[in-house]
Amino acid sequence: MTTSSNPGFPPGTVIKGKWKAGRYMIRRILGRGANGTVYLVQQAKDGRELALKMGNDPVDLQSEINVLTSLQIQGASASLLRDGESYLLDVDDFTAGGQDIPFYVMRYVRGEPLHRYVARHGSAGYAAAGLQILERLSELHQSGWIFGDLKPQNVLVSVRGTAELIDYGGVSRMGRSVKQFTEWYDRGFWNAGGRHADVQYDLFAFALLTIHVLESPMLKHAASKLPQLRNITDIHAIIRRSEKLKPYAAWLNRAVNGDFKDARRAAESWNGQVFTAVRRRASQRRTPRWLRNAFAASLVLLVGAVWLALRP
Ligand SMILES: Nc1ncnc2c1ncn2[C@@H]1O[C@H](COP(=O)(O)OP(=O)(O)OP(=O)(O)O)[C@@H](O)[C@H]1O
Repeated sequence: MTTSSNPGFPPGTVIKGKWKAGRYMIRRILGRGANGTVYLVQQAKDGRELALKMGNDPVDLQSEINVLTSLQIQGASASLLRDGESYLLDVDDFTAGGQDIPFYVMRYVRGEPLHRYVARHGSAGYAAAGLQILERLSELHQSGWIFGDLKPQNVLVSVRGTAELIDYGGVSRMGRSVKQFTEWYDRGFWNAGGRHADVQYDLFAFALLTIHVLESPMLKHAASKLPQLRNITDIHAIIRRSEKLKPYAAWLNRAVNGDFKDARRAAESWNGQVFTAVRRRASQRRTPRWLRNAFAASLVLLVGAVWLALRP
């Protein structure tokens, strides 16, 4: 079995499904997490690139597969479909060293993790990607599921700026307990509410994700406090003090307080307020004030010079 303590399977290894005989050649490791290793593979029958996940724990992997299967049966989330094709493409076991290793194959999402994308594209890039993340969450919520473990590594953004959620291991039924979370984005970590799977849990996580990718040092500092001292006022203080978060401030305060009724309304508000404010700010930034003033002054001089030249 591939665990975090061993290097996994090398490129060139052919993973052959025991029951359905699908064949996939490993090209490279795409990433590894607490739950498993994800490989970029090439499907033997048509050379197509796909992502294949082997779990560290078969029970956890099976629960992830169950969630994906339910979502697909429900026709749940549009984010799981591309051109009508499912996200989950194959589920099988691979026999290696006398052991059966469960795996599943999914669509390969081309893109870079959100934090890296934002490092290159700034606040304007984030505002656009953020809107899509909210739309993906809204689709999931409408089908009765909560994403749960929202974090920068679980959002991949393509070169065209399309944001997709990956890693459905934390997806929980609405009303149940959140089964997987990451501290900084977790409502419980900030003593700001429980870990029950509700719409506001995901929106809180999304707000903290926003603060993290745009204002990481302040969040890091607040998160280092003793658990009993961490609270929602720390988050509001960051939102108030941060220059970078200014266009997002009103939206973030509402999300942190759990004031949005649902993700659709949160997305509409993002589209109406945040998106517009960030774009306005970006266009102002592109033309610095000194340059605008200098342009106005030179225009006045030019008009004066023309007037002098044409004077009878
Ligand atoms: N469908 C995919 N397409 C492209 N890359 C992927 C895909 N699924 C996963 N990855 C890559 O593999 C990494 C690990 O995958 P995943 O998040 O599913 O593992 P995990 O063990 O559940 O992680 P975690 O510890 O964060 O829960 C991701 O961060 C991502 O870089």
